[in-house]
Amino acid sequence: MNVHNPNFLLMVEGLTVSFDGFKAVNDLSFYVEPNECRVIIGPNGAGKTTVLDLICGRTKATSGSVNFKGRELLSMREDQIVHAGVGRKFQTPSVYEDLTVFENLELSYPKGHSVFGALTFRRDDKVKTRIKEIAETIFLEDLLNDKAAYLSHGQKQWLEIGMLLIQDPELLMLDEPVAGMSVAERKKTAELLNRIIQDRSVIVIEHDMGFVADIATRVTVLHQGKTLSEGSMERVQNDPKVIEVYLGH
Ligand SMILES: Nc1ncnc2c1ncn2[C@@H]1O[C@H](COP(=O)(O)OP(=O)(O)OP(=O)(O)O)[C@@H](O)[C@H]1O
Repeated sequence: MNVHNPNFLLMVEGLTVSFDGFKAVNDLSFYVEPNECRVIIGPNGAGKTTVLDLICGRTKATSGSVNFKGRELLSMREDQIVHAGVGRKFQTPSVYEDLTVFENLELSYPKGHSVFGALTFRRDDKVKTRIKEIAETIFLEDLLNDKAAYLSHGQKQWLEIGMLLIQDPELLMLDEPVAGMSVAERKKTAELLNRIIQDRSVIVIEHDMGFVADIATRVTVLHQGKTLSEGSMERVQNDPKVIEVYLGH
């Protein structure tokens, strides 16, 4: 039986996955507070993406526990985990290129139970208002009627974040959201993340240390599937173990 500790939105404990005997994630524990932006950094192959795959149910864990608001995610299917309030964005944007920004957001609006007659109008109005709010948050309010195909790479990334935000997840997980973005787009993405953690927690995998400094509440450094160091950006940057792994001495 999982108990919800209100100090933490997410409690990862003893998380392990073994691929043919190789432990890509090895007895990993970490705790994410509400309204926290946790950044996971680490060398290639450290297990960062696999951690997100385990939390969202894409990869099945060998052992451990992932407790989200008192619910054990490891025994749930991917769609149940989304429904429980966990959104996940993968590295490459997957928006519908032939649809407009508005239509992409509309498609992602959570489908409720069937709605009839006059209620349909009220619901449509509510959906439109919500889409406009989200479009403002992701800097695309002036492009609602443009096809996604015409957006820049960065704008597509924002649109995909918007498609997750419209489902109002309490935990949002992003895999390298600023890869391929311009400096100006990176700054705006940091602004976006700092704004959205007012209402939720975010876990981000990132390599760009300037961006990490702009967004992180706390940083977890992963190495060989385990936590090498954890804490503020300043703390992990000055941790001799981290310096050793990154400089390879
Ligand atoms: N399905 C799988 N089967 C076998 N091995 C896997 C599988 N998924 C990941 N691995 C291995 O697990 C290790 C961790 O991979 P992962 O992609 O999580 O690392 P990462 O820290 O995200 O790396 P990068 O920064 O390069 O994206 C790697 O050695 C990878 O080859």
